[in-house]
Amino acid sequence: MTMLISSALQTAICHTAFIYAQDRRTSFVHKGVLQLSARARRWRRGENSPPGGLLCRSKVASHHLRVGEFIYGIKAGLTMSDGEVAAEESELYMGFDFGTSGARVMVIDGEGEICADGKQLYPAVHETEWASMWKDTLFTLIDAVPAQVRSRVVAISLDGTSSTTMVIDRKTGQPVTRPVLYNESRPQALATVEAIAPAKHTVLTGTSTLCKLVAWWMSEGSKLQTEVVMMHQADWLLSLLHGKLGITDYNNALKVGYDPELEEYPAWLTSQPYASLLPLVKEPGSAIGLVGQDIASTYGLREDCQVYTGTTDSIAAFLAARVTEPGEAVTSLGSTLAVKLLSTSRVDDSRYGIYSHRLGDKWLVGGASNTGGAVLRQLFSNEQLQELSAQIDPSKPSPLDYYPLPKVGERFPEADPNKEPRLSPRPDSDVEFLHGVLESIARIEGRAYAALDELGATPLKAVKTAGGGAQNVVWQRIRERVLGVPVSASTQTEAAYGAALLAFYGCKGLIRTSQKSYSTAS
Ligand SMILES: Nc1ncnc2c1ncn2[C@@H]1O[C@H](COP(=O)(O)OP(=O)(O)O)[C@@H](O)[C@H]1O
Ligand SMILES: O=C(CO)[C@H](O)[C@H](O)COP(=O)(O)O
Repeated sequence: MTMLISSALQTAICHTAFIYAQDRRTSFVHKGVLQLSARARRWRRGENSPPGGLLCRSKVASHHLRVGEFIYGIKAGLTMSDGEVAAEESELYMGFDFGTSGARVMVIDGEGEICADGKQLYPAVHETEWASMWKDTLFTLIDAVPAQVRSRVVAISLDGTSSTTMVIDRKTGQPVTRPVLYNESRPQALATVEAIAPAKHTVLTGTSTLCKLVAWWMSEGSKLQTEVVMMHQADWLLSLLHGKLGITDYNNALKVGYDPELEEYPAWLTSQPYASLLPLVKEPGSAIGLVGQDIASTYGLREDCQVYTGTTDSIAAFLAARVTEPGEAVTSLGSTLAVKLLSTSRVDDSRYGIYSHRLGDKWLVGGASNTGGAVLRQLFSNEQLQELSAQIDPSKPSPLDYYPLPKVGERFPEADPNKEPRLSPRPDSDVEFLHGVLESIARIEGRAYAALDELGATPLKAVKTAGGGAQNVVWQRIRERVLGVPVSASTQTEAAYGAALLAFYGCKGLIRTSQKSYSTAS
């Protein structure tokens, strides 16, 4: 079964963004800078107004950030008078993306039109504050979506970074230890995990969720008296909305060892002493429960607003790209380089950091390299990337051979925790240096797709690009030359759009491929 995507979803004609004036009394938590979409900046400068509608300026006070004003592009069909929005009761769908450097919210309607869009970079907080910062970011973004939009949301979903692992007190719902992030490794647990898991299994890497759970269990968990449950970043954030702990999706659960084909945890895992910590697994986009009444009333959400299981950020980016043909792929060029190829065959080989996520009755084969935007951010500002990229001739290969990494360690297409970054020799010309970096990242992407092909995945025929790197057209041309297939930017590059689509699909029952996962959580 492929994703059933209503034809109306093929178009998105309206873009809305809200503008925040950052509260200068920023607390240590909210140093986040809220970014404007390019279109909102154009509206701001009066260069063009939203299609078919008026600009509505309203004040939306937020207890975290003073929201200077909200520019609400009104899609055709809504009329405005005196700053009020006509109460057209079309249903809206809200998606959140909690990526590596920031979080984003997008609200769409049943035709794929974006009716609200906002982003907040994560403020620099101590690791013990990560969970509370994510929680504050979630409610700040909800709070900043205008009441007229919030009141029409009927479904919410959310994506987070894969294998970002949390251990939660079942009584309080709060973390009993700090989250362990997607790119952190717990090699001390590898021998224990290797002793129980099958060869080449996805969990056989230090960055797997299972290694993080076992490392915690070995160090303190086995002595804990409190009843706890293991959750992922996406699950825990969603639980803040619906109030049920220990419910996840089979994309987030893959790296703790869940088998999405059998739709169960394997016996080699359920026989472990920590098996009781494993969350209940449902299909992505499955109904979990209604938004809590207190939250619905505080944020003006509908009492019948339903929360749906989420997914990981790179899968949400894949959903946003609306790829439906096997052989088509999405490369997410965010802080990392995550590759997802739609394949009719499943491929898993931890030696190369390759694993398959389930998507309906097909597979998203790929992995995530530590190369990508994080190392670019260390070397260049976004403005430099634009200026220098424009001076590169993408038709000419760079003679420079780097392995760009932000720090020691690589996950895919080599699973090598000791892989050293290689960024020398550095030429005098920054243009040549950037050319070498972009070309070297493209070569890693090429090796990644070649590895999938060698292991039997559906042959690659086209690549769409998501994430911050998708905007770089010169880089697309370099990648096209290196990969040997057409490369383009996804129409929608934001994972938050994919999370909103997941809420829509879940609400409309468009991804029902498993009876097991559709019983509402107890
Ligand atoms: N013009 C550009 N060319 C290539 N990369 C870019 C460009 N502009 C921004 N980026 C990169 O995009 C990354 C941010 O992308 P994003 O998808 O928001 O990341 P994430 O969600 O993983 O934090 C940054 O690391 C930045 O280096
Ligand atoms: O690198 C990441 C951080 O953005 C991705 O979340 C992750 O590693 C990709 O994993 P998955 O394939 O399970 O979505």
